[in-house]
Formats: sequence, C-alpha cells, structure tokens
Amino acid sequence: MFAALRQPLARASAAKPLARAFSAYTPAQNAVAPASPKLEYLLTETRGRVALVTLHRPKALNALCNGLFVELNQVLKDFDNNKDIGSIVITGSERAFAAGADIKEMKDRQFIENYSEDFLGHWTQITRIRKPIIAAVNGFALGGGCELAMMCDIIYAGDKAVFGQPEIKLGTIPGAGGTQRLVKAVGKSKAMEMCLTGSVNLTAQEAEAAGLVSKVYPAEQVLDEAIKTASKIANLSTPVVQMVKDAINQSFEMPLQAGLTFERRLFHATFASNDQKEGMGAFAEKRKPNFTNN
Ligand SMILES: CCCCCCC[C@H](O)CC(=O)SCCNC(=O)CCNC(=O)[C@H](O)C(C)(C)COP(=O)([O-])OP(=O)([O-])OC[C@H]1O[C@@H](n2cnc3c(N)ncnc32)[C@H](O)[C@@H]1OP(=O)([O-])[O-]
Repeated sequence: MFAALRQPLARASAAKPLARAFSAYTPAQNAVAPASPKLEYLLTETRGRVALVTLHRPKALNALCNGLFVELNQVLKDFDNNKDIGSIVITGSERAFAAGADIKEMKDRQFIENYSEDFLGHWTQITRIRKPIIAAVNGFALGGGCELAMMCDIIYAGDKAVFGQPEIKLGTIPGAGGTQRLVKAVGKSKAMEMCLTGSVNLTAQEAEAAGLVSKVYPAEQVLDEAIKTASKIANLSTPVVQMVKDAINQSFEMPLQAGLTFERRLFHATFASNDQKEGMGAFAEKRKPNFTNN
C-alpha cells in the first residue's frame, strides 16, 4: 500500500538549519512565491519540509475574496502533492488572520446564483488536503476567518487573537462551519452565544480554555512556534502522519464503533510500511529513527 510513496525523498531542503531559519524569519523579507509567480493574495515559502502560506491582503484585513481562495486552493494542492513537504502552516498578519469573507464582494449576490453556482462550495477544498495544516492566528479571526482556522488541524493563537462569528449582524449566518465545527470545538452554549449575538467573541485565552485553540503564545512568537511544531510533524513518517489525520477526522463523521474499527485497520496497515519497522527498530536499538516515508 505504500508503493506510491517508494520514490526516494529529496532531502536537500531538510538540510537547511531550521533553528537559524526560524530566528531570521520576517514575513515581508523572506516571503517568496514558488508555487506561482502570479500570486496576488498570498505569500508562500518553504522551511525545510514545512510550507508556509501567508494570507496577504493587508488593506482589507485579509478579507477572503474569491481570488484569494482560488490561489489558496491551488497552493495547498501543490504543497500536498510535493514529496519534499510534510506539513503546512497558514498565517495572516499581526492585525488579522482574516476578518471574514469579503462582504463588499458578496453583498449584491442573489439566492439563485448562490444556489446554482454552489457559492463558497470550492472554498472548503482545504479540508481535503491530506497533510497536516497548522493555523497560526494573530488578530481578528472573524466569520470565514474563524471558519478557515477551524478547517485547519491545529490552531495556535497569539495572545491578542480574537475569534468570532459576526455574520448575524450582517443579516446572514456562518456559511463554512461556524454553526457546525464551532459547536464541536467549544460546545453548544458558547457556539450559540457567539453565532446568535455576533458580538460575543472569544479571546485567545478563552479559545484555549474552550478547546478551540491548542496553545497561546505572545503574538510575535506564535508563527515560530507553529513552524516548530509543523517541522516536528513534517520529519515523522508522512504517510503515517496522514493516517493519523485521516483517523481523527473520521471521528467527526463515524459512530464510535466504526471509527474504532477504521483506526484499528490503519494501525494494522502501518505494519506494511518500512517506517513502522524503522520506528520500532530504532526504539529497541536505542537510536533515533530515520523515516523514509515508505
Ligand atoms: C474558509 C471558507 C470561508 C468561507 C466563508 C463563509 C461565509 C462566512 O461565514 C461569512 C462571513 O465571513 S461574513 C464576514 C464576517 N466578518 C465581519 O463581519 C467582520 C467585518 N469587519 C469588521 O467588523 C472590522 O473591519 C473589524 C472589527 C475586523 C476591524 O475594524 P477596524 O480595525 O476599524 O478596521 P476597518 O477600517 O473596519 O477595516 C479595514 C479595511 O478592511 C476592510 N474589511 C474588513 N473586514 C472586511 C470584510 N469582511 N470584507 C470586506 N472588507 C473588509 C474594511 O472595509 C476596511 O477597508 P476600507 O477600504 O479601508 O474601508
């Protein structure tokens, strides 16, 4: 089952000393766009086996317009298919991860065109990315911004981040998970309060206490911490990492017994990989494992 992953993995990019790369990081200086020279709304770069995608629409607080999502989908798909990449970090600016879907772009849309074109349907392609994605959130994560963070696998927040679903104040409702994923993350009462008022937001600390966010860091550290965690994940066995992501995501879709069976079968399947032999063998031999993603 790992046959498709048997090609030798290019290790050249992993040789870059990560500690030095992290400490030198400033988005404006280092960001490049290798996936496409024509990116308008994103900056992308790689750090060893970690891909970093920065939402970059500063004048509109990273409001999520259609063009931004077309680019985001393409870039994520490219990194997902790139064997030199093991995990992805998505971030925004210090002021805003994203202040929601672009209100000005959608305000005149009509029901029939929304329905027949499945408006926003393709915006959720991020949930089909198989490598882990960490959201490093500073500033506003409102509406679609909060929903985008929730589509990621792990959320780290800067200490001044704000999470909210203000759609009701615009005469609409959350359209990409605010009434669904948020409930699973923070429970019914908090989700109701946030979505029904549109003005009760969660601070980073409240979001951590509620379970929406894994960790809170000082704003200027959150991206480095996200990249460090992403790097740890990226240097494990990529196919086994993908199985973990798959199994945990199935827990949202399956009844418990079916989910447990799914997990057990994937656990069995890891024994078909060289990486399981390497990981357990290295433990027994008291050395570090060298995973080769096959
Ligand atoms: C993952 C898939 C996602 C799918 C999404 C599904 C649908 C989703 O559920 C629906 C939404 O998100 S509905 C949306 C839910 N979100 C909301 O309702 C939040 C709306 N935003 C706000 O309430 C305020 O901007 C803040 C309180 C965030 C900041 O206030 P502040 O510090 O006084 O800053 P400021 O001066 O106000 O903003 C600076 C510039 O940014 C501009 N801009 C900002 N957000 C924008 C947006 N969403 N749109 C367009 N533009 C937006 C703003 O107009 C201004 O531009 P200008 O050309 O200079 O005039």
